[in-house]
Amino acid sequence: MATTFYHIGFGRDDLGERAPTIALLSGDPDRAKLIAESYFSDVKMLSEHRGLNSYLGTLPNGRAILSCTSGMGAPSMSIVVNELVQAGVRQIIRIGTCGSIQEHVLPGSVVISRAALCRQGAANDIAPLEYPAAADPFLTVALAEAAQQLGADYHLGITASVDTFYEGQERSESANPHLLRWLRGITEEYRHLNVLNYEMESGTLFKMGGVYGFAAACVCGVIAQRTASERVIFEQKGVAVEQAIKVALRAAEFGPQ
Ligand SMILES: O=P(O)(O)O[C@H]1O[C@H](CO)[C@@H](O)[C@H]1O
Ligand SMILES: O=c1cc[nH]c(=O)[nH]1
Repeated sequence: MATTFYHIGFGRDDLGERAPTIALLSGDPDRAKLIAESYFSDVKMLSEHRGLNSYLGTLPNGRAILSCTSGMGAPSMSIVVNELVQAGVRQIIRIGTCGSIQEHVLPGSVVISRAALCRQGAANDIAPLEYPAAADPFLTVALAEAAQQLGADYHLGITASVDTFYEGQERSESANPHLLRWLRGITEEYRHLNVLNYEMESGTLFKMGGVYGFAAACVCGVIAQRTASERVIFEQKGVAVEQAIKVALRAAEFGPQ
């Protein structure tokens, strides 16, 4: 009997004879759609159930590929990734957005995560706290090589992957008037620990890769500069996301298969 996975809204049987083994995973459903419509050929919409938009397509070299949506945060991402792996996916590249916490990591650039400081509750349901949140080395090198070949402004390093956009990333300009004491000063502490950026999915994704046995990697466009302000810099978002997409697509095409 054909299985349609409950959340992603499709199953192996929807993927055809040359079922893809790689998925590009965006937090934002519009990004997943844009990637498929702008960069894939033979695009097929698989599902837009719950806003978890997923598309099947082909890269210029003929490789079958998925562009899927994780939603925001590790709990939603973990559900999508679990079902994608059940559907046969063996490589996942997260294409995200992030906030820089280093002076030299500028808005518009991209960060490729080689590992994550994982401060995420969902990850604790999957592996012990001390389990490494390490990206797949081969896919990560492929991202770095792609960035270099494209002449992208990129940084390779450690990402802080946390559960909340406001409190967890030490934002005080929010509805919450009381930032917990243990979070006050945490961004500066991470800066001194050579963490490059904040985002909200890679840590759990990397642990899932280790436990489930798939290759996980992450490239994020920088859309906030937390050394200067808490705000998202909309003027830099287009270029940041475009660079991240192009880097991921090149790695998917020319990296490990
Ligand atoms: O742009 P996406 O992929 O959603 O990634 C980042 O943006 C969201 C927060 O604004 C979080 O999901 C964070 O990880
Ligand atoms: O500052 C930011 C920007 C995007 N995504 C995040 O998680 N943080």
